Amino acid sequence: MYSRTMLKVRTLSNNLKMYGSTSSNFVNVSVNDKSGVAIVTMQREPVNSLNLELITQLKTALSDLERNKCRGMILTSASKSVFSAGLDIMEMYKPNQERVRNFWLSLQDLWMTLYGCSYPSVAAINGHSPAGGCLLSMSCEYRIMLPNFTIGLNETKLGIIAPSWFVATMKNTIGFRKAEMALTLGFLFTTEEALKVGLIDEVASSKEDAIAKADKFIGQFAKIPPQPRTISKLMLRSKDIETLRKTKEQDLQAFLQVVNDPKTQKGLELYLESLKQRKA
Ligand SMILES: CCCCCC/C=C\CC(=O)SCCNC(=O)CCNC(=O)[C@H](O)C(C)(C)COP(=O)(O)OP(=O)(O)OC[C@H]1O[C@@H](n2cnc3c(N)ncnc32)[C@H](O)[C@@H]1OP(=O)(O)O
Repeated sequence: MYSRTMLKVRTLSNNLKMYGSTSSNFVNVSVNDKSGVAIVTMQREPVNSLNLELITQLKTALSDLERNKCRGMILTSASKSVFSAGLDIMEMYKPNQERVRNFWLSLQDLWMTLYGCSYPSVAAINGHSPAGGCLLSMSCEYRIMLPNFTIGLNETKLGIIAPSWFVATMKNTIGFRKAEMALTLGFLFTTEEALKVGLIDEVASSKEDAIAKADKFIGQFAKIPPQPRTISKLMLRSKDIETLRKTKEQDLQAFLQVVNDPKTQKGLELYLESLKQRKA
């Protein structure tokens, strides 16, 4: 039912050409010919960590869907156990200054595009979804998750601070009190805990079930005129989007200052080592 050909994702934006990246395709878009609903699949093995190229390709895919007036979008992962491991730590560890700057600006752009898209958006969370993975999920309008995985903004546990727009997105999703608890603890919720706290909306038994539930959620909007729908959504979301739009440069400078701090670099180094040691 989902054809892979209706929408072409441009894999090489000017940014990527500038950095001489390969033309690997980290995002697949397939559109259901009947319903007009798109499935956007992240496919950067092994854990869909968000590097510059994946971020740029996601942003391009979402903007293309906007231009093509898609009826709804389901964001999911090609992995069987990870939705997204969040930001690619390698982008922040001993970074090239021009690339890390572009990385952060692209992430800001992706968030503003996803959070403010006019079409209904659903995250089919078919694996772990920490940090930046949680941000992507929360930026959608509805979340369906498979059992036995974890989701949350765990930044404080890594000794870093989630940016204000990550915090705003969580506050808007689960409310002030629960967001405060979750953010200060760097809490990773199990699927069951996430459902209880309202971080996700439904639990699905399989990826297919999650997609079916997502289709059903999006189907509810078939009888709602699109313009009032979008305006209502943006009445709730545009304040935070505008705040970031106006403070993009300040937010970038704050990120660059933190990322270039030797203490942050040491912390990232230790965290990378700990990730590798988990295997040993
Ligand atoms: C510095 C300024 C900060 C500004 C604010 C930043 C805001 C947001 C920050 C983030 O998003 S930071 C990223 C936070 N992410 C995490 O803490 C998740 C870390 N990963 C995991 O917990 C696990 O990998 C997993 C997602 C639960 C999956 O576990 P699994 O057992 O399936 O896979 P692994 O063996 O652990 O990993 C495979 C492979 O991938 C590497 N890797 C994992 N996560 C990342 C990552 N986020 N970035 C880069 N690389 C990652 C991991 O080291 C393994 O590598 P190899 O050993 O195979 O080389």
